[in-house]
Amino acid sequence: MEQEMADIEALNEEEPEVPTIFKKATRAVSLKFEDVVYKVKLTKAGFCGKIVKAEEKVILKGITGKVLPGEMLAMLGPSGSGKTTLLTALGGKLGGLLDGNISYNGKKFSNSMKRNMGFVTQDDVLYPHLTVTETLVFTALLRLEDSFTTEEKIVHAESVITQLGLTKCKNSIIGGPFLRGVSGGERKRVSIGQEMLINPSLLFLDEPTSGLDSTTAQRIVSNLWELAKGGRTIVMTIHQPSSRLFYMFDKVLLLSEGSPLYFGEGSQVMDYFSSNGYAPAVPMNPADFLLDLANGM
Ligand SMILES: Nc1ncnc2c1ncn2[C@@H]1O[C@H](COP(=O)(O)OP(=O)(O)OP(=O)(O)O)[C@@H](O)[C@H]1O
Repeated sequence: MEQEMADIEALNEEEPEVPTIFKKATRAVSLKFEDVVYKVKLTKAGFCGKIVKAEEKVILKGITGKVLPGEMLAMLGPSGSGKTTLLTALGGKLGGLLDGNISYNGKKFSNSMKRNMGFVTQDDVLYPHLTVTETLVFTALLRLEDSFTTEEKIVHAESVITQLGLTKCKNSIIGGPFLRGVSGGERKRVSIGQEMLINPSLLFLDEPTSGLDSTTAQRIVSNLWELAKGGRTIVMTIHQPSSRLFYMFDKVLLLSEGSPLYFGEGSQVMDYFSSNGYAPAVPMNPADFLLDLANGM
């Protein structure tokens, strides 16, 4: 018995310490956006491809909001309402006819802010033949600064695997359409992990739960909630979160055809609409109710 206890103690002592990467955000970011307007020029080609008409389409029609460190913002709205366009604009990735003010700790977008940001796109771009560990170690070797040794970079990658609950599949290949690999939820967590390696204080995610069952979606949003509570600012688009997911969001932005219908505390949204005469006739998931409203139903 004594020997057993000594072995357990020895094991605990050998447990490697989780690197600082997941402990706290190092450079907290307050994101503020005011009256964001985005337009595109649509051209119509006539005979022989000659442009006969160019018209302007307004995609974002004056959107304002603020997200603080420790908060998670969900952008909701029907398909085509402008969620991805706004996310891309906030992530500093949208050029062209963009108006309004977007600031990060009161400053404009800069390269140093870019290095403090992560962006997880809807379509994960991963190598199908690499395993989860190989993918994250490869990314760590490429993206972490040279001030880290190779061993430290590998420890970071392993820590991301543990923190995102990928230990069980760490030796499985990613896979693709013709190659069976990890599940959709695991794949999404690998994509999030790739961004987490640089420990960004501001993280954008486009539809991180799309195509996943509600338990897997819950797990991913819980991971993101934990990251937010470490002082990070998290902004995501999401289609139809379940009720329990919905209440994890500190702030909600509801869009309809590029216009904001609501921006504020997630916990206040139902009261806001019911005080304006819009309340569901039967108890329902707030996200479904908001989507019905944004669809004009
Ligand atoms: N560069 C562009 N040229 C023309 N139309 C555009 C352009 N960018 C976006 N749009 C249009 O703007 C609208 C909003 O697109 P966006 O992708 O932001 O919507 P979304 O809310 O993210 O939709 P989904 O939920 O289906 O992903 C759509 O009607 C889209 O076709």
